[in-house]
Amino acid sequence: MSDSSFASSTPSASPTAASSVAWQALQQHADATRGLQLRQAFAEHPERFDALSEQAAGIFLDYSKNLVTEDTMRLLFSLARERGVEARRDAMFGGERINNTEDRAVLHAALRAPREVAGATVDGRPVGAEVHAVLDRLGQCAESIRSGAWTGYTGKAITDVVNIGIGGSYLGPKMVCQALRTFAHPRLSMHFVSNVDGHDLDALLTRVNPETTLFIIASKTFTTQETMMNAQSARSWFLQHGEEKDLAKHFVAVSTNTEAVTAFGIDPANMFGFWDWVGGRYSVWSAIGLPVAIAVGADGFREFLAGAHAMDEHFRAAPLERNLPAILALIGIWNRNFLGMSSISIAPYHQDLASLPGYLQQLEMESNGKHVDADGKPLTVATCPVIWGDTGTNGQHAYFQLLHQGTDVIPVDFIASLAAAHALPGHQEALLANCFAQSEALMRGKTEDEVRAELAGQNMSAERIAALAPHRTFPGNRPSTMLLLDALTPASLGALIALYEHKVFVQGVIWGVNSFDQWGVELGKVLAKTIMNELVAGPNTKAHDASTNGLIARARAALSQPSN
Ligand SMILES: O=P(O)(O)OC[C@H]1O[C@H](O)[C@H](O)[C@@H](O)[C@@H]1O
Repeated sequence: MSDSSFASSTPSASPTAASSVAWQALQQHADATRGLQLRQAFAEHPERFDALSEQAAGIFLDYSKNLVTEDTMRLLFSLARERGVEARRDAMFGGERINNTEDRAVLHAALRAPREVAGATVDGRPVGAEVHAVLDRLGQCAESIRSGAWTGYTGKAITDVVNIGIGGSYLGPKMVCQALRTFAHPRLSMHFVSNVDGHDLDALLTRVNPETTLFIIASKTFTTQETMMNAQSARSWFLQHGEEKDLAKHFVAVSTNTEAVTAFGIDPANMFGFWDWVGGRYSVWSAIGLPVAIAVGADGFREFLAGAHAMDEHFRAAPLERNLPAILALIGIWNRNFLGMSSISIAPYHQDLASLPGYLQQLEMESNGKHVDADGKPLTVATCPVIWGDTGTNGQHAYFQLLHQGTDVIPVDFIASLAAAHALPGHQEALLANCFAQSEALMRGKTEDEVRAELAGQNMSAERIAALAPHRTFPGNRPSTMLLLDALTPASLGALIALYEHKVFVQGVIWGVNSFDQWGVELGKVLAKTIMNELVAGPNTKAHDASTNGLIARARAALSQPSN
């Protein structure tokens, strides 16, 4: 189907989330269960952990420390069914143009389907052969860089790979390369330049050798201002050392836009393509993953894809009640829409997952940060919460204070790997102990009676106890979810990312938004072009407000100083 709208491809779905029978039932249920105390729920139901945990594709999900009962979950699963999640999921995997505002299919899952699987079609055309042809070329390129067969203009092997890209052409490859650091080739250093701020590229260029540096210009559109400017500057820098004829050994491109790549001066033989049915924030599985393939090798990259594929298969086949992405999504809906929580903290207890919160910010907030539904009607329910976070245990010494005792209740996704990839004694035990302790502390809290008894045991005066007790009391009953990997590997990381992708999808369907466009980033881009011209050519004061005019004037004065 070519012009499907959200409504037409989900005939059984309720017209809006809020008008669905299940939504209304959930609202009543929320009112009736407001007093739910997790401590008590655990004490009264020893089976709670088994009942509210699930496992698939190498990921164990414990959602028992959320403010839900089995009845809550039943109602949430009904909501997902009433909103047509299953039909919508099948439409996505079936290659329907569910991205209605851009009239595109959404087939990032096809990028990770193995060769032998028949795979998806777009407009009746199978895409698997093209996907695997690019993947094969990508693998060959990565292996020749790794082996040293690919040499720079003076015949030396590549030592530094610089990915120039932003948004989805940056966050995914950077996060994955960092996460799979222990699997990476020892000779190769991976770098990621994204910001139009020249300090980003400048800081790198002072450290790398043009003879042994390969630049990957990664941009789906090949028009993004930041990437094009950084690419031009990198090219000019290179040409201060090498010659035009050497560019092919030092610049490759990943894009859907062959024309623009050629115009930039990159030989199409050095270009890896992908397709408009791959959204930027879903593109790490495509040729945008080239840095990953270079770092961990073609086989490692395929294992990463295979892990995601295992999650895809689980998402497609498992009943909602046992379906990890559906469960994670529904817990999020419950917290956001029925308990009024407006942010989620992501706490990876693994230093190599330090970039995961930033990656998930784009995945979730760019996908579901919408104020109208897929048909353009204003939404009557809240959509994507704010996603933020940092690694544990670091966050514990920074903002966990607010998580434990602040006035906002913020659910936490804890993510940990059971096995460590280092041999330093005691560290992994300390890390996991902290991770589990934080989720326990958020749930249990500490009552005033407990605090008073503890302080009395320390021979404190009654007066001092009375003064301190409120400060040392923890409200508790604060929800969190635990995701455990056996180990952080290419496959488990692939499954983890795919889990979050499908979570975002399920939430988008329930809210009724198009999770695959991002019009909200356009206005600022357009205004920046105007202001950029004015910073150079002089202001058009009629075009702006007094604040913007004032700022432009100050910047022009500074930029015209001789040092600039
Ligand atoms: O890959 P590109 O076409 O350069 O796009 C890079 C990024 O910029 C855009 O503004 C979008 O917000 C992102 O979704 C996208 O990933």
